[in-house]
Amino acid sequence: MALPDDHRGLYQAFLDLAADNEALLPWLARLPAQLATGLDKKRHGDLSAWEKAVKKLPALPEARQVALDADTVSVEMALDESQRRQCFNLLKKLAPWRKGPFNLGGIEIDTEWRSDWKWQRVAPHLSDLRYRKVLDVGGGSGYHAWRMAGAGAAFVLVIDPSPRFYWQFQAVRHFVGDADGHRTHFLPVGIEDVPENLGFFDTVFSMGVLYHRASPFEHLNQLKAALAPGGELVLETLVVEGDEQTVFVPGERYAAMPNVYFLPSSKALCHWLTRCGFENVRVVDEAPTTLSEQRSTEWMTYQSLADFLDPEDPTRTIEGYPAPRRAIVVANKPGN
Ligand SMILES: Nc1ncnc2c1ncn2[C@@H]1O[C@H](C[S@+](CC[C@H]([NH3+])C(=O)[O-])CC(=O)[O-])[C@@H](O)[C@H]1O
Repeated sequence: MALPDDHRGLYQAFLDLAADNEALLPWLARLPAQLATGLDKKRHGDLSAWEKAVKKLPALPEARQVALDADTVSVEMALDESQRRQCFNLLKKLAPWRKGPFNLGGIEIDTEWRSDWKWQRVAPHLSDLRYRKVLDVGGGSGYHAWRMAGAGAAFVLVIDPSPRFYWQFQAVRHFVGDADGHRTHFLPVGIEDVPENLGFFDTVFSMGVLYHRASPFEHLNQLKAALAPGGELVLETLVVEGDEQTVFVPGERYAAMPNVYFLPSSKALCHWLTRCGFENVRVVDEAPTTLSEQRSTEWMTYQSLADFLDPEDPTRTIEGYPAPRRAIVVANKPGN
């Protein structure tokens, strides 16, 4: 199957990495089919409109100042008023923008989530990302991936099955240009599409994904299989308060979200990771999600956390469950 031109950068990155590490070859062979399936227009009625919006973004001035290591991922460049208006309107077509913030040519994208706050909680606890090959599972629009590249990672791959996030990532890529040395990539697939026992990545992030998985142990084992021996897992998920044996499974919806399954306590999560064979398992952060971290904005005009909490008691969701609380756990796959 031929590769569309747009994916040449991703394909080249895989080729370069596979030259040093044959483990990547089976995945490389599957890329064309995975891209074709992930971006199949039948997956979402708006997919053509998102693609068109990104392709219509105007050619931008070469001179730009790109900050990937700042709370707002930003690209400063001189745009005239008509270019800025055109970009603004096209970027708006990709809304809702959930993960950010970004500033693209002076256009402030104030996203639903202050994803920079999550990064601030995570970053101090990471092994130095310089020279590392990194996988961000369920990486959304790619905001955290740009931060990972900003922290010096050699190769960052976001996998996320959402085609909207894929096109948001490509829109940001248009502004970033090659300022990241093309170290940051996005593949529109889920964790289940990563070849088994890859043993390749130095750091694997899974943030905001575990509670959406009906089989949490399967997810943890998939993350472990993607890691190189000695590699680092960074796991962020919804938790409840309790001991090593506490786990909460909500009904059909949790804070209005469907497909929420297992919410362990952070102690139970550590126990699970140890049972899966991870070492050096530690909770590095745990805190309730605040209404200033997740809220409706001009770029995400739908309901947000405030609408999903009990108006009389913000420590409860509208379903009467404990309000969202998140933990970050770091662990290692045993070395050779
Ligand atoms: N099978 C799957 N495989 C991989 N990703 C999936 C799968 N199913 C859904 N997703 C993706 O997992 C992401 C979960 S959001 C976390 C974003 C970011 N990480 C954050 O920490 O802000 C949740 C949140 O809002 O916290 C979505 O982008 C889904 O498309």
